Amino acid sequence: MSPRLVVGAIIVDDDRRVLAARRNRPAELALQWEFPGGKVEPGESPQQALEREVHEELGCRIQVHAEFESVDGAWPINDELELRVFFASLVAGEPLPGDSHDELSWVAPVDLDALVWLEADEPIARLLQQGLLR
Ligand SMILES: Nc1nc2c([nH]c(=O)n2[C@H]2C[C@H](O)[C@@H](COP(=O)(O)OP(=O)(O)OP(=O)(O)O)O2)c(=O)[nH]1
Repeated sequence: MSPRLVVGAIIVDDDRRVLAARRNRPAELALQWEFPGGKVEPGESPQQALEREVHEELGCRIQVHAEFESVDGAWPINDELELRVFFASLVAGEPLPGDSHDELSWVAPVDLDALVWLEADEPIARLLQQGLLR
């Protein structure tokens, strides 16, 4: 079976800071940082799923822009899941942690590698840091 798709939003503000979200569950992923998002439901495009998940989890609205692709397109998570990430900008509301996160942080590019990211997100954060610092 092909892996289930998870989408994540790289929400960037006018100062090139990136919104990172710290998971509070499940226990093995708690306290690690991720790009807000979640699983794509049947019938949804990745972009629709991302807008829905960010609204459900953070209470704000985003506009989804270009995808940040790995050489293979998606970023592997495990045998069952793969991640696709998209740049995005806030269009309405202020992001606040909901049920899935205990903290949100606007992270300057220089500090991106200081966070403990979910494993699949580590290369993304590293490449973003290099790209956004340029
Ligand atoms: N949202 C998100 N999930 C990620 C990232 N990186 C990464 O490995 N994951 C993993 C963590 C989880 O195992 C899975 C996403 O699951 P989730 O719990 O956020 O999805 P969901 O909101 O749709 O939750 P559910 O329907 O399963 O309850 O993907 C990331 O940057 N963002």
